[in-house]
Amino acid sequence: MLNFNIQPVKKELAAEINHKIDFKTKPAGALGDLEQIALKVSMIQETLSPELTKPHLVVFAADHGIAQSGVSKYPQEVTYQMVLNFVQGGAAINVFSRQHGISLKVVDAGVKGDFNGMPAVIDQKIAHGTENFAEQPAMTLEQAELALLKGAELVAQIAESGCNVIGFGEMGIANTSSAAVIMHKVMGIPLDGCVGRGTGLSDEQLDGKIKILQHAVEKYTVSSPMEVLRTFGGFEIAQMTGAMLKAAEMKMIILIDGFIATSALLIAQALVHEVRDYCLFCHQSDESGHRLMLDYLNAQPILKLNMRLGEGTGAALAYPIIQSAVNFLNEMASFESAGVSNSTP
Ligand SMILES: Cc1cc2ncn([C@H]3O[C@H](COP(=O)(O)O)[C@@H](O)[C@H]3O)c2cc1C
Ligand SMILES: O=C(O)c1cccnc1
Repeated sequence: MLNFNIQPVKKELAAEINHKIDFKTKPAGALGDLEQIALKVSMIQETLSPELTKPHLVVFAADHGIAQSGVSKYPQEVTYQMVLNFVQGGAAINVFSRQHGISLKVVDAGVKGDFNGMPAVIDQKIAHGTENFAEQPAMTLEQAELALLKGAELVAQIAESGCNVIGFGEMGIANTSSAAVIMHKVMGIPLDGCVGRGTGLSDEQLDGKIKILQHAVEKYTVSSPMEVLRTFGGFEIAQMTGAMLKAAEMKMIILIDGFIATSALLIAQALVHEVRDYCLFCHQSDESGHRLMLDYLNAQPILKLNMRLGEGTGAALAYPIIQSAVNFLNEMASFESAGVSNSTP
């Protein structure tokens, strides 16, 4: 099993950073959540003058055997087609990444079709999709471990290029089913509170999805995070988990997107608790279980735009807000330097 050496974020600098924030030329607390974001980024980077360099977003794509049980509104082929769309620049995540100067990388973590050496698709394929966990475990333990490793190695490589802020997105038809079951197993709450409409199931279809997943879950008695991941996960979820753990080990700022990315974090946190310290929660998804996941993680999302897309879109949209938080801390005048009197702090 891979070992990740993640240091807890040190709290020692917090008083000094808060002093810097409080002495900016504004009423105390007036920059609201931006102040919390600035504090967090500063603590992760252990500096009073944080910097965001070479932001990246990595989209991991993979197919899911459970799609064959009819749990998604869309056919499995859409995963492959969307990867082509990502490399052609036409998906929502392309638009938002371009807009905010974020480098986008697209990874084949286990899509059913082949991309035949297309240079824009990073080949980290574990297999041509997972098995259907309604019948057998989605993957072997070896495959799950290899997926963690591949996700981690890619992040190490990206960090070497000078990146210190990284978000993760995913594409994989039926992956809200994997994410919901992971949530159920890790958080220990009833499955029906974890399962949502995904790509837009009707009430009747949602009932069917819950029944299929309930039946599948009853087949197994797994509890360790790696067993949960390999039994119900997907190759993109597993690679995101490894990627998050590596990013935390390298003290990068991790941008957490929606329901599926957060399910990867649930596994990552169960493996190494300190990974949570490095995360900024970018958007609360409309997928019904996401609010409960965020509560479990004691997380405040930066945005709530009623999106339910994934791909890392929430992370890309929150990025300029995080930039603004860093910029106010670095560029605003302070009462101390501006000669303006300040009675509050
Ligand atoms: C065209 C299209 C683009 C997407 N981009 C992200 N997803 C999202 O929807 C899927 C999960 O929902 P479910 O579990 O219901 O299949 C994932 O691929 C997710 O990233 C998409 C889905 C579709 C159809
Ligand atoms: O929040 C997400 O990540 C999400 C929700 C629904 C469908 N796809 C992704």
